[in-house]
Amino acid sequence: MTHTNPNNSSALQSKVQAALRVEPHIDAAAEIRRRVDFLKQYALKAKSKGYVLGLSGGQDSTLTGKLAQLAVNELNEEAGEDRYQFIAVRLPYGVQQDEADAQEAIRFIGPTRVVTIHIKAAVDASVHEFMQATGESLSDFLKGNVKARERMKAQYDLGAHYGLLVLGTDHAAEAISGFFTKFGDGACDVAPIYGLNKRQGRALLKQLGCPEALYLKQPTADLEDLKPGLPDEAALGVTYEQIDDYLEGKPVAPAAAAIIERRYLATEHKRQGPVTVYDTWWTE
Ligand SMILES: Nc1ncnc2c1ncn2[C@@H]1O[C@H](COP(=O)(O)OP(=O)(O)OC[C@H]2O[C@@H]([n+]3cccc(C(=O)O)c3)[C@H](O)[C@@H]2O)[C@@H](O)[C@H]1O
Ligand SMILES: Nc1ncnc2c1ncn2[C@@H]1O[C@H](COP(=O)(O)OP(=O)(O)OP(=O)(O)O)[C@@H](O)[C@H]1O
Ligand SMILES: [Mg+2]
Repeated sequence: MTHTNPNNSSALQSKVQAALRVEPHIDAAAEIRRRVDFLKQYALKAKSKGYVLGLSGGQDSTLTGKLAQLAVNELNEEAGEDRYQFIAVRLPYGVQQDEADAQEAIRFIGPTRVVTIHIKAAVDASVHEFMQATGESLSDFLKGNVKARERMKAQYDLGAHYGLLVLGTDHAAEAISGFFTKFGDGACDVAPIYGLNKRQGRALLKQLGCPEALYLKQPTADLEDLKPGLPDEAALGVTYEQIDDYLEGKPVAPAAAAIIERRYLATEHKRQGPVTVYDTWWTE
């Protein structure tokens, strides 16, 4: 028996799909061209010298980084000199279990420059000062958000110092559940893969000739000391296949649709700017 989501044609599913800009069918080559052109045009308009992004070895930063490097290469060719750069920054907390994937992503992208900033000392200092000040310990989960915000700070330091804009990896399959740290990995200047779902991101990487292992690997936020490499799908309680289907307007099992919709509605504050007296979205 096929279980279909009673909401699959619901107003909410259509509203989410439209709000997050998901197209059920894409042409991978055309999407790559469009997003590389966007990165080129925006760098020129902002008078920026290029882009910086944290590379984890995961799918999203591999795709975003590759698009950025392609944009920078074309800008340099058109300028007739090496005026623009893409800095890929490694931001490990201690030793990263999938460091080999990060190195493979770097080989695939060929960044202008690779920098490593270790975040452990800063994160541990923050957590320690919190305990000194309050007499209480931050949970392992909240410490995960400290890591994401420390990574954000390091990328903004590099961006400000070298005249680069900070890239983010937000996309529809992440935005829908608010599965990012507010003002951590959620903070950026430009979000080149916005509007794509997870399988569309994979299709772009395949088109770009990325090693299969990098786009078939299990997505992980990898933020918790006590749950290293925790798959996003285990944390979310739904699979990316289900999220992607939902975003493409396809039928989804009712239990999965309910989880997705509950998360979407609870995290609207993460997809908006800070709430002000002029906002009404929270009253709806
Ligand atoms: N209604 C509301 N209106 C306005 N603001 C509201 C609010 N409710 C909470 N907030 C604020 O938001 C804060 C909670 O948001 P936040 O700090 O983001 O924390 P939170 O959403 O609780 O946690 C972040 C989640 O994203 C996941 N994550 C993070 C980073 C990367 C990735 C990845 O996939 O790579 C995943 C992480 O595993 C965790 O499940 C609250 O402390 C409060 O300040
Ligand atoms: N260890 C790390 N080193 C550098 N950047 C990181 C690291 N961990 C996370 N980031 C940054 O935070 C972003 C959010 O992480 P997220 O897990 O959503 O993406 P990803 O790791 O690129 O892909 P995936 O979702 O497939 O794991 C990354 O895209 C990257 O820019
Ligand atoms: Mg990851």
